[in-house]
Amino acid sequence: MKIAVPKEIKNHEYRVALTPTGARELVARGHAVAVQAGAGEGAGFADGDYQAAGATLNADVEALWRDAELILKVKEPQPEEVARLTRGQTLFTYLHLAAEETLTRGLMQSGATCIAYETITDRQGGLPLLAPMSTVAGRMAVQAGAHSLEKAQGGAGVLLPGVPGVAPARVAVIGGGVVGENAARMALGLGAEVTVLDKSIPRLEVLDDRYQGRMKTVFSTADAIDEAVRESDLIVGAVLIPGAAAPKLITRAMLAEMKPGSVLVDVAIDQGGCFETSRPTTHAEPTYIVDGIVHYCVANMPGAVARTSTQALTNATMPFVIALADKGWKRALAEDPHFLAGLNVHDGQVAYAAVAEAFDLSCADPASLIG
Ligand SMILES: NC(=O)C1=CN([C@@H]2O[C@H](COP(=O)(O)OP(=O)(O)OC[C@H]3O[C@@H](n4cnc5c(N)ncnc54)[C@H](O)[C@@H]3O)[C@@H](O)[C@H]2O)C=CC1
Ligand SMILES: CC(=O)C(=O)O
Ligand SMILES: [Mg+2]
Repeated sequence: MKIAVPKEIKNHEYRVALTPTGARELVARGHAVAVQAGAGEGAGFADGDYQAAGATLNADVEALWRDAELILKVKEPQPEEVARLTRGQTLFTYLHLAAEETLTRGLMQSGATCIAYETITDRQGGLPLLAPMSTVAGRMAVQAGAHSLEKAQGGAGVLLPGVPGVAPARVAVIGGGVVGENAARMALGLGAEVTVLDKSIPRLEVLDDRYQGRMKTVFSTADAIDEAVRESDLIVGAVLIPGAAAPKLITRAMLAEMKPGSVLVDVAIDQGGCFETSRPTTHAEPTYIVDGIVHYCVANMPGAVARTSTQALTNATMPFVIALADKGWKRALAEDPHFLAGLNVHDGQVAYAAVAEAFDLSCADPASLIG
């Protein structure tokens, strides 16, 4: 199969969808891998490393896309990339479509088959291609929050661990999944007082057991969120309803209840964000202030630690990439219902219910598309 790996073009996105190690595996299986010149640079992989792995380099981005059967990316395609996609091609990347109507319609118009990393499932009920980046983003969320609490960033001037004689900061994490657990773990490690809110009792049980009561676990209700809003110095938004737009759990009116200079880190921003006042920001300008509250809403947080993230992401994507390349999308998805859950758009139709619902579109039955 002809496989293309373009250089990512989103703001400060330094990850790449395939490492030279991955390229070598695909080439060994008889596939032709074309990598855009410079694609791996930001993650520390030189063009020569890809050539040594048997990939070809292509500096002509239009030709790279045109000649490909399978396109591997990290972030959702930007408008100029959507324009390059054509019917018959398969795109494998993060898509987050429920937050992006224009992108959804653009992908439908392209006629291409678009498979999203973030909706692929596993036997344990997890999201195996979202989890590695959620681990990174969860860990980064507390770094970003701690920095945002500094006065120079508009924060209240609070140090997360406090010092002897001065109480530590209070951190609330809404959503105790992969992002939430990793954020809570970092905040605990820094000495903050940590509360995790989740709607899933089994998930709260896991956290309670794993951390032996060192973090408070609270069932997520409107009252519990009100309390977190009043008491926290830093709130991390980490909820997810797979594939769907995030619920707005903190409204603008609630910001008035927060301590001035408190910080909201909305990791769920890639699904539209879970705070009413969230809007996507970039690593170039990660924060803004609304009603005295600092907001950090970077939609591609792991891109900033591209070396770690690229390795973690490609470790997880590689078996799926190999299946797509060896079998073609239809057979690869037909043989694995968890992989089939990644199908979001095919030949002009949305094939993921939560995305169709978000935009009032009809939804094709994915099983009927692979028959
Ligand atoms: N901004 C960025 O760079 C990145 C963003 N993300 C995003 O972070 C979000 C969280 O991802 P994961 O932790 O992997 O998901 P997950 O599925 O592991 O965890 C989500 C948790 O939210 C809980 N939840 C759902 N509704 C809730 C509510 N109303 N109140 C409290 N909890 C609620 C669920 O029970 C679940 O435990 C996703 O939107 C994901 O796309 C992930 C990686 C990078
Ligand atoms: C999950 C995601 O959107 C990211 O890693 O950028
Ligand atoms: Mg995004």
